[in-house]
Amino acid sequence: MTDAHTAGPFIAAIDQGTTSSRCIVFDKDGRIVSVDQKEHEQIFPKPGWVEHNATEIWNNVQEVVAGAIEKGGITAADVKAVGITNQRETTLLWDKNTGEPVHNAIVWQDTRTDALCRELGRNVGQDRFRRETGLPLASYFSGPKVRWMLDNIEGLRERAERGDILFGTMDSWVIWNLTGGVNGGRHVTDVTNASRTMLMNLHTMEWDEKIAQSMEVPMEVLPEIRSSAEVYGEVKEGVLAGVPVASALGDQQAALFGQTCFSEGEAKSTYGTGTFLLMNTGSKIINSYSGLVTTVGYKIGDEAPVYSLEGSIAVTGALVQWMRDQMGLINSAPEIETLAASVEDNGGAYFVPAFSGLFAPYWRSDARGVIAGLTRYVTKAHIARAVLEATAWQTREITDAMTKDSGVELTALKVDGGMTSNNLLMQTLSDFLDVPVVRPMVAETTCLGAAYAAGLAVGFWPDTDALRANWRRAAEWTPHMDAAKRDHEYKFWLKAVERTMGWLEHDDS
Ligand SMILES: Nc1ncnc2c1ncn2[C@@H]1O[C@H](COP(=O)(O)OP(=O)(O)O)[C@@H](O)[C@H]1O
Ligand SMILES: O=P(O)(O)OC[C@H](O)CO
Repeated sequence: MTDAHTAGPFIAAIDQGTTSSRCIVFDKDGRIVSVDQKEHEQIFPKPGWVEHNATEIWNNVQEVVAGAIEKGGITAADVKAVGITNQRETTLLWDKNTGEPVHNAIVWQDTRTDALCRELGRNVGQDRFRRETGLPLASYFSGPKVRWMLDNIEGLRERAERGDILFGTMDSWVIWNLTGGVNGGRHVTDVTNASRTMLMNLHTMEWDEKIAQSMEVPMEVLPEIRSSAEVYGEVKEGVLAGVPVASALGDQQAALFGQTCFSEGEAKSTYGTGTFLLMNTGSKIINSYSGLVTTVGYKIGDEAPVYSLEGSIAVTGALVQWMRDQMGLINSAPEIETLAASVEDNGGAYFVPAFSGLFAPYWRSDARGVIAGLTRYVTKAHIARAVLEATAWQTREITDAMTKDSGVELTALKVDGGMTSNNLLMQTLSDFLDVPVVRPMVAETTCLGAAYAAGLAVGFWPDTDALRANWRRAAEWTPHMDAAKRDHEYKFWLKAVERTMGWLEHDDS
């Protein structure tokens, strides 16, 4: 990977993601110098439960950092800062005296707190949480996951109230360990990650004591909330010893930053396991009435926070994985494009992948997946096409909601993530949204965003204008679809979505 012409200094970024951890080293032009990556185990103890082993993750993080530095042929002296980005909401509690997690991390996709969320809705009220935290009451977010651990692990609540237990999303876990762990590690998080816990007040950017009380989470466990771009401490040991840890952003916010969406109204959509479309709303906290999430986009040092509206889709790339691993209809993810391109259209089939219920804009945990419109005419190629169209239609629902909530008509969409290598999908997306879809040269926008924020914090880049100058277009798709055809098919998609709802009855989940 190392480019003979690439000279230091550099910024390193660690992306602790849902399926893997990776470390990427960037140069001043935002070009990739070296990469290392390692997957971790996905643990499914019961239907709907998803866990990660946080010790395995920390070991992997150390390994990929060492790997990227070695592959780049560089030393800590060449690295001016390290930035952190991470899968959001995934929740961990650990003992501050031993550094041992008290339980596996409960992953964002985990639905075990469904019943608890319904109970909180009845006792405290949906609106209360949305008003203060910007989030709908859903098992996706961290607060209910913390409560679940405190309620279900014997003696944990007493240990937490004594001050022996620390809570963190994966950014906090990685930063605490990097900066020394039991030997003085910094227990911090940034505003973007804190905004996904359901415990931070969006208006004050501080933990909301009353919300924490309703959630029965003791304040003692919570990390200090800091900005997304500032020095939290130094790496204590390993190949990066002495390097400042200078940024933290949830991965979707990091992608917004890496795509240089610094102006109000600019948006990006990241196509991975799930899809997350974020629009910069500047200093405005826009309350969503259309099923979006109001969240923090980023905060650079002492500057005012930048907010955003987010449409979160739980299953997009995961549906392609399902076609490969569970159905065996393709051998690799890219094969879905060849199969789908072998037919003209979806043959009348619509696939709504409500595998974990539906996130935005519906927030319905009672929904389950359906394939609608089946006849004997439909082949596996039509289903493959419906799979790709599902990602594009789900995005269309989000952009419609964005326009309603923000009043901003999207004029183009910046995209990134693993699924964007699929040309047919990108063309379909442009057709369904009726706007151009553009992909940047550096597709690793998540790591790039974390690197940019860390670089700003230590003066490696002077300002966001310098970062904008690094953004280069690699590909663009423009819409070609007849409007009447699009409207007709959208109607069928929405009908198929309706058929997923209410599949689970109250006691089934
Ligand atoms: N050519 C492709 N067509 C459709 N889906 C793809 C393609 N290549 C990868 N994917 C999907 O993209 C996802 C991986 O993208 P990535 O950005 O690495 O995700 P994550 O960061 O969530 O792990 C997988 O779910 C995979 O099924
Ligand atoms: O790790 P990813 O890329 O699947 O992203 C997960 C999101 O942060 C969940 O909110």
